[in-house]
Amino acid sequence: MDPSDQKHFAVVDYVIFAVLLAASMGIGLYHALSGGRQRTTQEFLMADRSMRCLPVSLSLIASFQSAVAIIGVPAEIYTHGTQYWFIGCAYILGLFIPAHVFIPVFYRLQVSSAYQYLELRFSKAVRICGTLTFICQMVIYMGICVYTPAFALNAVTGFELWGTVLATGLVCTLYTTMGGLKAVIWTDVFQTVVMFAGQLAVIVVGVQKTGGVSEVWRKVWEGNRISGLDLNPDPTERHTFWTLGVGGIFLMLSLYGVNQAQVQRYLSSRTERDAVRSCYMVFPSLQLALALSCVMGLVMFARYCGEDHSDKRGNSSMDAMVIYFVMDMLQDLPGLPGLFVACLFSAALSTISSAFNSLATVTMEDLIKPHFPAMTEARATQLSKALAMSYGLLCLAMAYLTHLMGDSVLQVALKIFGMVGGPVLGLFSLGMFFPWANSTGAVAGLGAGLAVAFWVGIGSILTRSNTGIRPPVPDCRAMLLSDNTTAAIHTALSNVTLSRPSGLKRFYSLSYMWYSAFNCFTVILIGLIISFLTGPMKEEDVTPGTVYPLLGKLLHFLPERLKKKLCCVTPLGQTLSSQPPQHKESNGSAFQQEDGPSQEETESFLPDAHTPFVERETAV
Ligand SMILES: CC(C)(CO)[C@@H](O)C(=O)NCCC(=O)O
Ligand code: NA
Repeated sequence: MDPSDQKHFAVVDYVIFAVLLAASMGIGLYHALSGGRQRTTQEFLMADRSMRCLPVSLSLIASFQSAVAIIGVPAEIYTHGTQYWFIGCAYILGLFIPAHVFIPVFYRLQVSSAYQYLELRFSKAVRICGTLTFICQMVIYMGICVYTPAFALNAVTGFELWGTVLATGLVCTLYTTMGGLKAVIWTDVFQTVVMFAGQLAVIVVGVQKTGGVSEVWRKVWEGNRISGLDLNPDPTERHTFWTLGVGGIFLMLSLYGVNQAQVQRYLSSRTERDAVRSCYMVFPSLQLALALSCVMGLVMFARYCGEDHSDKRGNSSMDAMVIYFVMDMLQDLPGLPGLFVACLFSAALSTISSAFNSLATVTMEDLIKPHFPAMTEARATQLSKALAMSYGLLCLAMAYLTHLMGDSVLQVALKIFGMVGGPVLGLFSLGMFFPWANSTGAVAGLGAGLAVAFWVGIGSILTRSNTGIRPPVPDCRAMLLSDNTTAAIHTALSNVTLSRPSGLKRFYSLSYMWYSAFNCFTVILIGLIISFLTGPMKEEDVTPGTVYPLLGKLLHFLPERLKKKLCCVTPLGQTLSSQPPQHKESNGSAFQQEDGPSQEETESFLPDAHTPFVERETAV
């Protein structure tokens, strides 16, 4: 970008940005000094299990809504049209299923880490594999989250890139380490509001400057940016209703169903009902977040189509272009550029803080505590704080790795969710819905799932760079370029459509929106095959409460006797009343382990009258 075209901030903009950082630190400090003063892991990692549903729901949105979405979604809409908006359809089942399947299972087992479930259902080995996979996923993702806003701002405003990365990482590490999960959740609330305010400001000013709503609509309509429902069943088509609306459900399940960052929030709720309600409340806010970022992309298109800005856009990425647009709109309105910067960093901070805290939790609960059963609570809390801090520093290192990659940040983030989160979703699904799955099957399934995921994921990167296919240039931009360039682009594009990939290449060109679903099913399939080969689990060997009676629930309306015959549901109350609930698999009793739930917590495993959940399916 031409340096003379760089946008500048006024003092008030810096002040607003500083206020955001100071307020976040303040909330951290407040929670460090109030309540139980973060002296127990129960408070530091689980917020004393006392949260109400409003803060939890805002925090749930904030976890996976980072600057990546704020910048990436408008860039996507600007370049490819509104097709991406159909991902909103996936939010329905993507939140309903976590609310009614995953939350009840995790909440009733009273676990602290989602991976504790894996030990109750399978074995220690499966738990450790799950934890390590999660750590990899979040560490890579965190790097992208810190890097994205810093990079985009640097490209347009000359904000010092590494200074910004360092400031974000350090502020976030500090308040997360001081105030624990309570501080993370309450800063999320504040930051989510700032995030919405910033996006709204850009849209309102942008629409005004472009000549009103009808003018924006006319331009995006004529520029062909309003996409109809694309029902093309081809799984290699990047964005269609099927990839977004159906593939997206699995993406949502991996994030909102089994990701520790979210499970931890459900578990920090006062009651199970609060947890379910907060999951429901995510739906309207997530739709709002999606709508705001899509509309922002449309306004941006209306603004630039028909005007020659190609010299300014130069070779810089579409992501930086979004920031350019924002600064172009807001720079003569004092304070608003600062508000948008605060919006970007709010989005980033709220995601990174969730990542730090959840990473500290799993490292503590799943990797350290089981080996040091005698550790005092004070020592464990100290260690958790040290862990939150070390992940903060690791995150800075990961930001540097992201710096070395390229590609659209949105696509990179969603690919990682699919490649690493998809197999984890498969692992949990295998445990919850398939009583026959055993521990060997689970480990083999996860391994196979990850292997296939990386095979396809890396294959797609390598084949893309070989053929040199680039994302299509927006129509209006092509019109502005000189005739021979336009001709060159047309030839390039028609070559792309003419040569359909075949064989392995076709396999590699699977839409990234299918990654979660595809990898999840690989894990389940391989997991079941290996389980049946090595001797499936028997109903009475499965820890009560770890299997969700899916078929029984789906056929809920049938009379009890018929249901029992058809889908083999044994009401568990009868089988259990005669025996204590015990994990009877040969590798030891889950309830007698050092880090297992305490005696009173164990009560929750016992079936009670209003827990239909304890019915299970028996092997057919
Ligand atoms: C994960 C979804 C699809 C839904 O929450 C959306 O927030 C998104 O596209 N996130 C991208 C990743 C990020 O913003 O960091
Ligand atoms: Na966020």
